Amino acid sequence: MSNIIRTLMIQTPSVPGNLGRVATAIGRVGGDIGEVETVKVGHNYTRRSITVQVESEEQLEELLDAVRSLDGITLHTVSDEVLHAHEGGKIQMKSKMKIETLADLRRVYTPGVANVCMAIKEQPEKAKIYTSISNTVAVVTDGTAILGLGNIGPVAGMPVMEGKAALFDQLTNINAIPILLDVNSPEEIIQTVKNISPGFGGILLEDIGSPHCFEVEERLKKELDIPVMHDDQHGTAVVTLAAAISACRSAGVNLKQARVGQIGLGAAGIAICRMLMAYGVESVVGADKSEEAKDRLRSYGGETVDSLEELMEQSDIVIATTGVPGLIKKEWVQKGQIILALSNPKPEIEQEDALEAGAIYATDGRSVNNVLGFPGIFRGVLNAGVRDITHKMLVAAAEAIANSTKPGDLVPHPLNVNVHEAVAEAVERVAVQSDVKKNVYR
Ligand SMILES: NC(=O)C1=CN([C@@H]2O[C@H](COP(=O)(O)OP(=O)(O)OC[C@H]3O[C@@H](n4cnc5c(N)ncnc54)[C@H](O)[C@@H]3O)[C@@H](O)[C@H]2O)C=CC1
Ligand SMILES: CC(=O)C(=O)O
Ligand SMILES: [Mg+2]
Repeated sequence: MSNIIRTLMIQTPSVPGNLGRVATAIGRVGGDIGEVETVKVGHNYTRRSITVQVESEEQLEELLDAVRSLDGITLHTVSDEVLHAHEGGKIQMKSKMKIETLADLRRVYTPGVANVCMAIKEQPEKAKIYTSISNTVAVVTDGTAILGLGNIGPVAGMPVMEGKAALFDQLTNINAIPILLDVNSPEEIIQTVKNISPGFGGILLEDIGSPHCFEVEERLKKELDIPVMHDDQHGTAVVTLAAAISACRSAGVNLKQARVGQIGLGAAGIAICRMLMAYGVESVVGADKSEEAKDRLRSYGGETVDSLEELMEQSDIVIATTGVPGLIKKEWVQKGQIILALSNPKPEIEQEDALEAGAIYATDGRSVNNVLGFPGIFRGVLNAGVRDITHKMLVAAAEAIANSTKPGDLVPHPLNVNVHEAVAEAVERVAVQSDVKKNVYR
């Protein structure tokens, strides 16, 4: 499986209809058109850069041949903008201070810094004031469940971690530092994270596979005095609950009385079921190819079924987080169903296919994505200075997202900073009212 994005520089005669011919040629071979930018409008010809997405190298070749074969149209270049944008990585550590004179040097570094160290030694709470710790989150992975790509190792997962760090910075002004772990056993992960925790105000666990992710998160939440959250579990559950609330509002369905079917009971799936059940959804049914995963859902009070078709037949809302593209067949979709196929980079069913098959709402993991949750959730708990992220805070985050969603949409735009502010405020409000302890500096 692959997901290839390329940018084509295409020249067409400046006569109406030619862009349409290009779009038709791309569409015929199953290419998905993204951005279209007009680079130059000449008297005789127009040049545009068109971003396309395909699933394989073969499909890309077919697409390029289709464009090249169009009369009067020239394909100038084909570039991989995504790879290019990643050259040198996506994040960097920058000094907030200019260090230009010897006086600056002595203030920032030695000997001046020694007094600051001693002030913190005397009163550890002062680390909040005199260091960046309380605004810094570790994004920790062992590389075992990178998106739906599987166990590809922590280094191959680094672009995802850098992406999360870049989003933390841009959306909520939090410093996030990727931490790649070359260990997989829960005990080793727990000990390593505990050992590095003094430098962080929070820990975001990312793309750590199931079932070991459950023990890792549970233990770290208990044993650390800073907030810890496994994003694939709770970040995803928050945004999924928000999408379910919005879909039900628009469809006039009572979410609590709806039957929800969850396909894939790994990190994301189990957390989504737990979140929905705790929210009051009475009927949650799950399916997974692993018996252990189904046992886990039953242990939380959910029902399970063995066949995906059966689950699809029974459910008003279907959510899928298996990492398996195309797993849901069009013929399984029921009229009026709400379908959230959340696997990345490719969903279990494409939105258009689900809608064509009769779903009233359908979306994928690009839209219903934990990016709408994790930045604001951490901003909220860091602002409140609490040591835990509770279920109540997560529900408040989901409601803030649902309340920021335009009628008819399932979720808001992920880059709307007002949404992240609303999530942060909601989480902070619950955090300061709760009896969760303030975090303690050692
Ligand atoms: N949209 C979003 O914000 C998010 C999407 N995801 C996506 O969800 C997917 C799963 O992620 P995790 O839960 O972290 O992984 P995971 O590895 O913990 O869970 C995957 C589960 O799916 C099950 N599964 C795999 N193939 C199956 C099949 N054919 N039928 C039934 N069950 C099957 C596995 O047994 C496992 O329990 C990934 O593609 C990931 O990209 C995860 C987190 C956030
Ligand atoms: C979005 C995300 O965290 C995932 O697909 O794993
Ligand atoms: Mg993830």
